[in-house]
Amino acid sequence: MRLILGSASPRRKELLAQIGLVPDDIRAPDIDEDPAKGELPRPYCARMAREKALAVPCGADEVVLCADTTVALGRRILGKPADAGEAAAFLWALSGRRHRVITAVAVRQGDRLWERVVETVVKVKPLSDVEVNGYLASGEWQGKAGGYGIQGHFGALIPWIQGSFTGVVGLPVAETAVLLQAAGISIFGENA
Ligand SMILES: Cc1cn([C@H]2C[C@H](O)[C@@H](COP(=O)(O)OP(=O)(O)OP(=O)(O)O)O2)c(=O)[nH]c1=O
Repeated sequence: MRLILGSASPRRKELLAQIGLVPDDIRAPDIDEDPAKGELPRPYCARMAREKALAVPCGADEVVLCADTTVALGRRILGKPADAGEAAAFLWALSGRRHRVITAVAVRQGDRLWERVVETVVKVKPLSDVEVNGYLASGEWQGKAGGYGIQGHFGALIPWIQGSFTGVVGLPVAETAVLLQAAGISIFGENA
């Protein structure tokens, strides 16, 4: 069985490598990522991962892995900021509070689909002007849900999480391993 990573995210490729998997091909999904009116973060995130998995073309001997990471502040979805101004607004909204990072994983082989949603609670310390402006200047906020990356400088501002660190970064490796094994991809050399 060939493994296809349906993601343009370099983080997801690295997290797969962490569990010893190198995709045979990478095919970036192209879907409309706008939330529906009134759509809540968790169902939105699950829908995004599923739609990505359905949008990536694959053959009968191929397993496609897609994921979506969504930052949720209560019922509000914080997507990837369009510019530094929006990133600043997100960071101030997250300052001194807990929020959820939801990552949905979808694995497809033929017309079979395996799905998992993993939620992590993340606490951000009360931020100062210097911290927010310094972080914005780093540019690390670009292309990241909620406008931050826990795996970079922003990690200095996160004293506590409950859940899956790899899920926050974009691919919860334990849950992903279970889905991939169900679809016939071996991780520890076991017979699929
Ligand atoms: C919260 C958080 C998000 N992120 C990233 C992970 C995802 O790449 C991104 C959320 O956007 P996604 O839409 O999940 O993924 P993507 O557009 O980067 O890639 P693709 O759809 O092709 O798979 O935010 C971090 O790297 N660190 C973090 O701490």
